[in-house]
Amino acid sequence: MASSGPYAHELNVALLAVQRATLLTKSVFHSHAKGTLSKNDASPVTIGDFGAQALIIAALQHAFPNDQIVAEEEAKDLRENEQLRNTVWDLVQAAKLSDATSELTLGGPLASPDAMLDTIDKGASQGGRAGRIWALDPIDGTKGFLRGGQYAVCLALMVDGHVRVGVLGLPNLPESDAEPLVEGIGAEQTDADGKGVLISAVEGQGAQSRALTRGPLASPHSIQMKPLARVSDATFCESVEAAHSDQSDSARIAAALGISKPSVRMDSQAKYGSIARGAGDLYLRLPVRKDYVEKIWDHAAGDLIVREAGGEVTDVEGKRLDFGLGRTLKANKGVVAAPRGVHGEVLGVVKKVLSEKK
Ligand SMILES: Nc1ncnc2c1ncn2[C@@H]1O[C@H](COP(=O)(O)O)[C@@H](OP(=O)(O)O)[C@H]1O
Ligand SMILES: [Mg+2]
Ligand SMILES: [Mg+2]
Ligand SMILES: [Mg+2]
Repeated sequence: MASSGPYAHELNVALLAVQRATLLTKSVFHSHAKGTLSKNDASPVTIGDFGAQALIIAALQHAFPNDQIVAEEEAKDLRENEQLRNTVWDLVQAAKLSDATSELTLGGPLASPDAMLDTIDKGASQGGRAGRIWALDPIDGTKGFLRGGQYAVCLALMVDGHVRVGVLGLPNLPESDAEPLVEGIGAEQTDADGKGVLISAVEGQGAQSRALTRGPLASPHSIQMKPLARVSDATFCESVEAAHSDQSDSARIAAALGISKPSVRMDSQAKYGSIARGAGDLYLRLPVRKDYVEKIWDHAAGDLIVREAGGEVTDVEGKRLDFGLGRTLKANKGVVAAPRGVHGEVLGVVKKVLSEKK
């Protein structure tokens, strides 16, 4: 059970909803064709994304019927494809937590395939700076998910434009915080049962990690970023996908910071989770295209988790990420996440290297 204090109930519901959805994505990874479709922007979506979105929104609507939800996916493709809809429906029905109290907290099963489609489409809020709004990425790093790499189920509660609660379901990260980072997932991390973590934070209350279980939530421990005496000792993380973050800019920035270790490339908000638990130190996301706007669901949970673990998160110009402007981070470009004590130094080099490019 989550502790008391502000947002204790929201955290508990978010943890259980992410736990249930993460287990669904694991079952897709192991036993199903992934039903991959290509979206308008040429990015992939799978039955795992649809199923996880349906389950999490159903839980939020049960527990917090008046809250708005900004979620990445929509049900259109499922409405047009009966076979795909039925596959997702089977998945969603099978994804029950073994702990009856937890299932009760989440409101039990969805009523029908049509209710499932309508539930998925409840994630269409336009967001904004007023009131309670959840940001949901049912599978972040879908390309990593398809490759057998890192991915994350991401949920955050924003109140009046500020992230107050963040939860990441990270089925392919090792349970131990200290395990060195590896590109993708290590050979021993074969997505077996019992692997994986739930990382979470509440504003002002620090960040925590716990093992991803099938039964009741495991007890958490608090996590912090690693103290970094010199930036040159840092391990930095970046996207696997070169289209998502400029890997030649990051190499120049690393060189200018005196960092000799190669970057660790991993998909998804596993990067935020990894630096927050001290398994890595820096996360750089450097714009490739001038016209790309980052989505709030790709950053909301990770931003809070890193800040609560002792880090600073800004864009490449040094501005805090502004989650109150709608579904996108339209006031920001890229991401620079680092321990608070060295963020200024890292940002200075990021600005210098990027300005020399112009
Ligand atoms: N051109 C681009 N630049 C930056 N991010 C992009 C991008 N195209 C897609 N993305 C986002 O990058 C996310 C994955 O991030 P990462 O590279 O850190 O794994 C994707 O999330 P989804 O996988 O949820 O669609 C998608 O929203
Ligand atoms: Mg996507
Ligand atoms: Mg995403
Ligand atoms: Mg996604």
